[in-house]
Amino acid sequence: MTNAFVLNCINTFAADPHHSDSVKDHTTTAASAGIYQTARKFTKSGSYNLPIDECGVYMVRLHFFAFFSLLDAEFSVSAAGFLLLSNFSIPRNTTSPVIKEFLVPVLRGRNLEIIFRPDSSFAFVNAIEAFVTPQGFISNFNDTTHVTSSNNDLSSTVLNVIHRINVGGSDITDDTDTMRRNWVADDDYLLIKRLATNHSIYSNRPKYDQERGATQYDAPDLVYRTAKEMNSSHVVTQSNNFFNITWGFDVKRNGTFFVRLHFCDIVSVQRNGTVFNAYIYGMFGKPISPYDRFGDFGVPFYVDFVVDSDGSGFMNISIGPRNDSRSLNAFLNGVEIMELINDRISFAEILHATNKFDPKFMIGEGGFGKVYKGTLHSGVKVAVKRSEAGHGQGLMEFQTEIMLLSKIRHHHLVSLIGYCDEQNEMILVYEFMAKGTLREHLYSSNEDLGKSSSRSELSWDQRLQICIGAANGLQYLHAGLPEPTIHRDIKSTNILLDEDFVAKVADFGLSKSGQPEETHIVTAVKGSFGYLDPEYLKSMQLTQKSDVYSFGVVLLEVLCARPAVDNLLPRNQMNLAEWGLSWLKENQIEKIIDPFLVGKINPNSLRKFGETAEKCLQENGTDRPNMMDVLWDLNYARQLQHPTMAQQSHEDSKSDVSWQMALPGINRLPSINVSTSCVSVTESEVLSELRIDETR
Ligand SMILES: Nc1ncnc2c1ncn2[C@@H]1O[C@H](COP(=O)(O)OP(=O)(O)OP(=O)(O)O)[C@@H](O)[C@H]1O
Repeated sequence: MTNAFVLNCINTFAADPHHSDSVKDHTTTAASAGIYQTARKFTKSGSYNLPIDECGVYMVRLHFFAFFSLLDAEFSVSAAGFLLLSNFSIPRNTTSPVIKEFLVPVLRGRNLEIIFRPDSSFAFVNAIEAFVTPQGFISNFNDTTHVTSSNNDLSSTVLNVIHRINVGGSDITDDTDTMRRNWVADDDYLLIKRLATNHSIYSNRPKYDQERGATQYDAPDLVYRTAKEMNSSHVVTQSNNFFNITWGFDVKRNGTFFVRLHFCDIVSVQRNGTVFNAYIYGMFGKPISPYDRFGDFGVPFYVDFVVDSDGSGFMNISIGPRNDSRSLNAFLNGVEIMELINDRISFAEILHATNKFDPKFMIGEGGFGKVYKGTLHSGVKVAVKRSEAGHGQGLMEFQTEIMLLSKIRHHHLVSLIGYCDEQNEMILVYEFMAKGTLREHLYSSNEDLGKSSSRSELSWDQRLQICIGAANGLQYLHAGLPEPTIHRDIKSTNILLDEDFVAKVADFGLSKSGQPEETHIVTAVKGSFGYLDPEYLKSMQLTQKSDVYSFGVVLLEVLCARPAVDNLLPRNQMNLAEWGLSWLKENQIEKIIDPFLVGKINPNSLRKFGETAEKCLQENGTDRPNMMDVLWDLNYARQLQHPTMAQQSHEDSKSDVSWQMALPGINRLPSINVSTSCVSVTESEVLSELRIDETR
């Protein structure tokens, strides 16, 4: 494990020393020994910036011991932009340290920032541990049994550890655990104690199967060397051995939980002897068949679940025999219960973030409703979209957006930070895109009346990078997901720009996922005027090529800096796609480009860009390129703009996984469509550069 930090918080790293003090407990009790004798106290927001050289899931452990001068603390803590604790306080009668542990995905950056923010009085912390967990420590989405309505991508979700239980043994303390965890003995959680008995194998080490089973990092040996099994002395006849052993754990009444059950067959006396069921809330049975899995005894493994709480405040976990098992037994070695805390944003948090939907914070309005700028408790800036009746889009779009975006993260897709469906509200919360929409930077339109113009006169290179970024995001939707997805509403207001002008595709409410045979016939045409694929309009057949068409319109908007439809213009100019195509066919596109770009575009770059737009706008979908072709052509147009630019200097090639990965596997050149006489020396040079690059 790398990137390990253990901070004793008295002296270092506080970002704002003016508002934080180191404090010491002078009464020194046994509980306040060592790291708990000192603390850092924050009277205003302060943060620790822990340098990291690896992204991944970090285990963040916060130690709190409220000695006398810290008793009135109430505060929030966030890490890597996720709110971990809010309005947190230590109950006055607590005599031992409180340890809060989280698994935090750090998706980008060179620092793990942990922020402490007083909610009323002040914040404090005694010690912080942070280290990256081994790869695959939290299994990916597909390996987990979902017993829940929401489909959370666990690799981008914060998990808050609620219970960590060693079943059949005693407490395990941090000094004997591979990741300095504490495990608590299970006896106090067992509902009917006489039904279960302890079993242990202290003499033998578990037989770890690093490939298919658990590793020592998933749980220490001690967890797998002890288990609870069914109490056979309780059994009088074979038939009355069909009972379950059940544990009850207190959990939040309304929450979603990640549950990991640890198993290691140390109880069977014959090969292939024990097959049993594990149940959560008594409703869902998962067959556990250790021998089938490994062909051996004593191999540690775990099974993961994601489950919604049932409103009772308790989670029951049971094991019980199956009648197809040779031995009517069942066993369990360990339990971990963690709460998912990434996407349940409360209405109270949203009211706080937007200052109760203060009109001053409103930044736009679309088909779903008004959009507000806000700041979450964690300090993260967000865009809050609040559904309003009469705006055209509603529940369907809300659900589609959540289903799709909660599963994916991509550098060129706007991230959904969370949502709120409390109190009949439908609210979507996104990462805030500081530079707004692409359209705002190209021209002003009726919707901008009354707003100060934000037109920034993007350079040609910036425009190319924006188009490449958006094409990357769209290519990922089309080809990078388990199910191909069609966006259905590509337009310049759905391409947003972050503070560095990095383009991200937004607004997935109309999107459709699935194999073509499931998605291609639609009953209603959806999309935006000026961007709609004419073939789709005629046939009602939806394909990814409809997105390609819309993207072609965006390319012309970028080049000509005018809207897709402008009813104030003469009839032959109203529709940008038709008008632009007529100039492209005449090879005279330079006559209608944005006046700001005149004389600034390399003619080869312009030609390549124009050809790309023209191909996207072909009448028949089959004649249009796919997004990977478009991406290649746009990158090529950018190289033609900077003939000396080496391939590796693409900003995108550094930051974007899909582009990097596409290169080695694809054995072809960009789709070039220029006559030989037009190929200049510069273009040939670029061509050879690309060839060299592909052979790497
Ligand atoms: N993540 C975001 N960051 C910053 N601003 C945003 C964000 N999302 C939306 N906006 C702003 O809110 C406006 C409205 O966005 P919204 O997606 O609701 O509608 P739209 O895409 O413009 O139109 P429609 O919903 O009709 O397709 C955008 O034009 C933009 O100015």
